[in-house]
Amino acid sequence: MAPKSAVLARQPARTSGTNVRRVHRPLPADFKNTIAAQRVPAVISGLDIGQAPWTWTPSYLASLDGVPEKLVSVHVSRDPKLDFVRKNFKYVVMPFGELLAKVNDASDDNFYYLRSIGENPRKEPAHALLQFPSFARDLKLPSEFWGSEDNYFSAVVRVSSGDLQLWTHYDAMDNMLIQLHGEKRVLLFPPSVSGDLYLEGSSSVVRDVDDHDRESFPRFARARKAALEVILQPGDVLYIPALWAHHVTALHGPSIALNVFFRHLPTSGYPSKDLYGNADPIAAASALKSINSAIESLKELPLDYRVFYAGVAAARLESELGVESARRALATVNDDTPKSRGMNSRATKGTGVVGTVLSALACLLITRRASRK
Ligand SMILES: O=C(O)CCC(=O)C(=O)O
Ligand SMILES: [Fe+2]
Repeated sequence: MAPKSAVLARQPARTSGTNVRRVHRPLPADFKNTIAAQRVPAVISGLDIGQAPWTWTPSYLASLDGVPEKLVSVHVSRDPKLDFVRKNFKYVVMPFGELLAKVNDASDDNFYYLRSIGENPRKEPAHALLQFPSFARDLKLPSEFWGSEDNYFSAVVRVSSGDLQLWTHYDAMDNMLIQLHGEKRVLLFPPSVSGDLYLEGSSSVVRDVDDHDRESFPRFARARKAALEVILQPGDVLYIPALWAHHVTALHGPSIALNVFFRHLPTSGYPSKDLYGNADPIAAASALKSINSAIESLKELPLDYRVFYAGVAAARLESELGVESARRALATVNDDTPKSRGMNSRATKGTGVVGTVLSALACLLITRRASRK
């Protein structure tokens, strides 16, 4: 592997502007009735979340009481494109202070990514403000936007080396991603292109979102065209509705963020054992299980039979679940965002039964795997 400086020189971050709606200090009720109700991402700016967007440099965090010595489990890789499916990283446990020094050191040849986990990681999700009480000195969570405290699920600290890319994945909870230091590019894929993301569990197998392998992943181009893009700066809060898959690149230098996962569905709709906010809702997991068993049954038949029955099943899914009309509605909502006019309507317009069969088959191949994102 080439030294980090050479890797970076060959892989400049590509950005093409931003087409995610920005709202400045919305009233919580307005946010709930418009953006959250439409299920579209938005950047909320100007919120009073404390001093953290000004103070939280890596060296400042390392000076806080109880932070530098706390052990954290870090993704470490020589490759800036972290890839969950091919596992091109290892987990290394190190003191938080050491991680903060490493992401600040441009001569370090490794790339580091922390996604903090629970105090008892097999039993509970991360609660960053309880685990790092000194964070509360500078950071106030915008809890007015998740309705009630009962909707809160977890709070996760994210620290990243400059230029590191986090693989495309979806989460099952709604999310407020609070950028606190450095800049970050986030690509957001609407739920309507789930069948074009080549998901394995909650992660996409498409490694390079800017120059993907077109032969292996022919449908990904459609997803990439439909993706929204935003550059986050300190103080920005990105609302990511559940099931909007995302891909994140730290730009220009290290990044520090904290995100809060919160429930959109009633609590009873989620499995009780979810550590990372990415376990599918109970009804969805059960549907995917039935589909896996449908696949096993259809595999007993010759190809023309499989195609026929997959077509019948896909058409039934479309009509009974209102998928086609929902796609049209989503396309209309997405078309409201600047620069996305035409793009999303083209990308999300009905793909017909063939497209649906492909999407359904892609869904059929989904296997849930517990993964950290
Ligand atoms: O910002 C990051 O590093 C990743 C964000 C993310 O995946 C999330 O908040 O769910
Ligand atoms: Fe995520």
